[in-house]
Amino acid sequence: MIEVRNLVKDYGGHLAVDHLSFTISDGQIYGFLGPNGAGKSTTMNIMTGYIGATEGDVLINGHNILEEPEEAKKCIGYLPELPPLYVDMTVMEQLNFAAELKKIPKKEREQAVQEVLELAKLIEVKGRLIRNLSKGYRQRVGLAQAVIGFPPVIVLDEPTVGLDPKQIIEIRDTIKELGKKHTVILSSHILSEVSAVCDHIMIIDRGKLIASDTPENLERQMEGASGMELSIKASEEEIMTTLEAISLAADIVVSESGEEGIKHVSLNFRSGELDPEEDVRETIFFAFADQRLPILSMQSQKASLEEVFLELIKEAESDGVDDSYELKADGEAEISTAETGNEDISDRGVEEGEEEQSE
Ligand SMILES: Nc1ncnc2c1ncn2[C@@H]1O[C@H](COP(=O)(O)OP(=O)(O)OP(=O)(O)O)[C@@H](O)[C@H]1O
Repeated sequence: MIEVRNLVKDYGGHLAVDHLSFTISDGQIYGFLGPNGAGKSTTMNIMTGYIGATEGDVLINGHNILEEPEEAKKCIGYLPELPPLYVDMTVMEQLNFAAELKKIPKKEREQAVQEVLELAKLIEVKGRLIRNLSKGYRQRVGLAQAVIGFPPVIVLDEPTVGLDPKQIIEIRDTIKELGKKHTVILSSHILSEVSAVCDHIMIIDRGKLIASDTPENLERQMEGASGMELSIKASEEEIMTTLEAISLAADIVVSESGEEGIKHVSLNFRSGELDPEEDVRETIFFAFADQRLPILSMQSQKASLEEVFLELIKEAESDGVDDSYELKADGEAEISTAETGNEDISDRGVEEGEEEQSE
């Protein structure tokens, strides 16, 4: 189990993570969803001990990442946004090195490397230099490196960035496979990505958690209708009076239907203001029935998860706070490659004020 309590990361006056608290239960796949710059990478970097927090605590299976970093990190495998790989090593050498750093006992290393080579489908390129691998294969090496030794918690930052659709499907399948035995946390700004693999979605915006639920429940938040179209045999005044009496949290547009005495009514419900226990269709039906005003047709439109997400972050967007905001509901994310070269993949200590992570 992971507990994140009141986490804050202040980058010189800019709050990248703003008093974030959540709990991650074992054996599920969690998705961190949020626009660019929402604070996903920063949160993951703190959770995995890559960088320090300004305030707050992270407990990994009861071990505080700051106070017991060795114990806590043993429980985690991490694939950062840019996988740290030695381009002059072969895949085998890199994975052996990762196994050594993870302190996997020497006699178990060969087996551990073999297991992740198979899982990440790297057998045929195991003797190749990383420098000569495609972006997709490098990402697989990064993934293999993160899961070597199969720690109970696997954290993946934007695991499919820059991959082609076939590679995305392959990585997703691997993540689902991992999710059968491990707790997996992955970040993405692509909705279809998280809804395809995750049991639970946490939506982060401007460093704050704005929603946390199963994909089904997030959709259900607006179930019944996000909008409704009706034909009602009544005058505009009767319609408005009846709807006002039931205090609907909706924008109402009444127009001519084209048929004498019948109006067309469009309702757009405001998110989060509908009572999930109440079926708004029944409320409307009885309100008009009580007035002896016949509803001739009623059609409700369910909000898609995408609409829920957009609705939740609409405020941030309209504030124009983060103009790098970009949601891709479908398809591929933009390629974010950088030569990771000879970065040291050794476990790095947590140092206060360490700010080397670039946006
Ligand atoms: N080292 C740093 N110094 C200063 N500001 C930073 C640093 N790293 C990140 N930030 C800022 O913190 C905010 C959160 O960044 P972060 O990378 O965590 O977001 P993200 O949700 O992972 O976005 P993306 O999907 O674009 O990676 C951004 O506004 C970013 O500009």
